[in-house]
Amino acid sequence: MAALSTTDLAVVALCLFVLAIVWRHQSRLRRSRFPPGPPPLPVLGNILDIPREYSATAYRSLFDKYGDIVYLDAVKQSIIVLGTYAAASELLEKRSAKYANRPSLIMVGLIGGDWIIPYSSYTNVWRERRKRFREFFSANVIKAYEYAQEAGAQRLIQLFLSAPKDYADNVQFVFGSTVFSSVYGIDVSSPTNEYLVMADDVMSIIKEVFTAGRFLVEVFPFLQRIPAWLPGMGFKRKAATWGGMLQEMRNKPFDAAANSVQRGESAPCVVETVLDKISTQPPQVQAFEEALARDVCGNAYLGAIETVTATFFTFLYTMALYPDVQRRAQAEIDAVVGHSRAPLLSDRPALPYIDALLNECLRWMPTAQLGVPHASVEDDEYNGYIIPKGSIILVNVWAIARSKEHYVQPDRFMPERFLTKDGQLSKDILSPRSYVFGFGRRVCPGMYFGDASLFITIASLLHALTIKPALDEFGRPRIPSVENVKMKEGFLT
Ligand code: HEM
Repeated sequence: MAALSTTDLAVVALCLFVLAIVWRHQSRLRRSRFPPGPPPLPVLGNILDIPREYSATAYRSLFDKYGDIVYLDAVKQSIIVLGTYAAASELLEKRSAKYANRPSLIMVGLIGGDWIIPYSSYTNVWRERRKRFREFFSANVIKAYEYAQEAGAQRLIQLFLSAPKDYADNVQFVFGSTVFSSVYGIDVSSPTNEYLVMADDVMSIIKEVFTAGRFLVEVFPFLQRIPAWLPGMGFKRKAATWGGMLQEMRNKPFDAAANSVQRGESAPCVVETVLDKISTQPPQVQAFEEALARDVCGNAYLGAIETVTATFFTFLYTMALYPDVQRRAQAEIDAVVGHSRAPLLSDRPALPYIDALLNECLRWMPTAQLGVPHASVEDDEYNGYIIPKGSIILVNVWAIARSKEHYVQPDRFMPERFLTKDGQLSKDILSPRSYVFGFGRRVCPGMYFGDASLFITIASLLHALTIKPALDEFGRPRIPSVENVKMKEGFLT
């Protein structure tokens, strides 16, 4: 082969130089069509502009400056924050297929956590799991678990009376035990129950895995190929232990429930329904369906516990803060339910003010204030802006909930905003249910279950008790002011 002459080399070098200039120019041109946002710093991009705390409120100042769709460059990772319902529903709802992915994390793979639906990528197996989840928790199917939700509400009243100081722990315990009864038919009678402890441990693992900057391997993926026994590879050893804990949580309660079903001792629950349904199918289909059912059941507690508990804390807080709202809600329950029995979920159509109250709790302090991040699967264009493939999409749910475009005096807690003049639920006001549960193909599949649990617990508590603020040593009400109530890591503190 003939050697390249100096002229040839010069021509190649010139071509490469021209290509580099064209490429740079084109990427600048493309960048100029990304949505507006704060100017990036060299190397760091917009890392310093990404709020660390109380992000939803902090992002609002970016919207004031740059408009309702903001672009941030998190060093090779585009982040798009949507600040209006119109933008969120156009992209995540109407163009759902383009935005149904999630940002991927290496640690999720290392702990074998792909079956955790909220964090799994947009794959065929995710579709199968999600399909089953929606089937097991559809508005119709969950009627079979109303008994567990009603019993849970009564249990919470007893616990509030017997241990008022432990109210926060007991709220979490009761909602958790309702999930376990409905899903596995298991009566979890104490917060130290092994299944509850197991599920809470897994919840902590998930939070740690999703803490930004917690694991270096997310920034330097080659670390996953280094042997676990070498120094600095603690994350690999941790991942192995955590993986075992995740599997235990997925399988142990399911096995216990399946045994009860076999003995004919199970209460109505998801596991009973599934095993009954698949019992007539061929063995290989049974094995496939059972594996999916294990995944779905394992997801229920993880999806439910913090969202439902945090919404309920908003309810407790606002009742102590707004006694007039509480009195009006109690009057409605007294008129419909009376004093000879406890409220039931079947009373719901006759209790529009309680529905409006739950709506207002969901709106006034949404639990997932920036939603759960979506990721785009291809390039898209919105209002003339390019949204590059692989972008992380956040929705500022809090900004939507507090927007003057949708609500009169949005900062005020006013359940009646959701009612017509004759006291029925209005269809003309944007329901928080159309954004606090997320969007499109990723919308929360547990929303009917969570909603029913919250409704019956709120109605039952108001029927039996009156919520008042605690008193300080001088007998004055001790309650944090509205300005001091903030959401930390997404939940009310
Ligand atoms: C007040 C109650 C609840 C709220 C506010 C809530 C909110 C959310 C939100 C914002 C998402 C992300 C949606 C998106 O990415 O667009 C989500 C996803 C999810 N939720 Fe809920 N949720 C609640 C209750 C529940 C309950 C009770 C369960 C289980 C029984 C549950 C299970 C899930 C699951 C499995 C996902 C993942 C969906 C996916 O990624 O495909 N949630 N939820």
